[in-house]
Order: sequence, then structure tokens, then C-alpha cells
Amino acid sequence: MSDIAELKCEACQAGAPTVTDAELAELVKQIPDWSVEVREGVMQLERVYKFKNFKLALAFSNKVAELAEEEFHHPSILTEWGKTTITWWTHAIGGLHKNDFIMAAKTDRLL
Ligand SMILES: C[C@H](O)[C@H](O)[C@H]1CNC2=NC(N)=NC(=O)C2=N1
Repeated sequence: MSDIAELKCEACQAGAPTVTDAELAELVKQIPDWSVEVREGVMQLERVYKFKNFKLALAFSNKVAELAEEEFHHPSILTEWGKTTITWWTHAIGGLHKNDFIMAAKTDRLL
């Protein structure tokens, strides 16, 4: 499979399908450091990035925020001392769209 970090997010509206189980199984292979979580019935992608202090964690959070604005797809970003937790899902469809996997792969590239 080609590198999904090279793809752009596509427009996604309510009614678009969430990824199928087969698609999920293929896509997660490209983002091995991410875990799939289910919160209140909503499937999400999550990764915790570790840093040496708060300032470095915040700098990374800000880079992710810039990426989110570029692609107009936005994560949950939790900045703490020494770590940033990024969570991707697609609010409009209450689950995972290919966009979320693209953004997870792009987030990894910001490190
Ligand atoms: C109005 C606008 O299209 C929506 O709020 C966009 C913006 N960013 C988004 N980000 C994410 N992660 N999911 C969405 O459904 C989403 N929708």
C-alpha cells in the first residue's frame, strides 16, 4: 500500500461511511504506534508522544494544530508535562474515516 501520509484529507460530511473492518485492518498497519480506542461508542485513534518537558510537548501540540488547520481536520490535543496525547476521529460521522488515518500518519511525521 502507498504511504497514506502523502494523501490529503477528502471532504467528509455526515452520512459518509465509517471505515469497514477490512479497511481498518489494513490502515492500522500503516500507523503501528497508534491504538484504536472506543469512547461512548465512537471509535478513535490515539497516540501518546513523550517529551522531556512541558515546553517541548506544547511545541509539538502547536505543530499538530497547524497541520489540523491546513487539512481542516481537527484532533483532540491534550498537553501535559512531558507528553502530548493526540486523538483523531471524525465527529461528523461519529467514528473513523480514512482521513483520520491520513492525519495520524501525518502527525507521526511532525516528530
Ligand atoms: C464545519 C466543519 O466542516 C467541521 O467542523 C469539520 C472540521 N474538522 C473536523 N475534524 C474532525 N476530526 N472531524 C470532523 O468531523 C470535522 N469536521
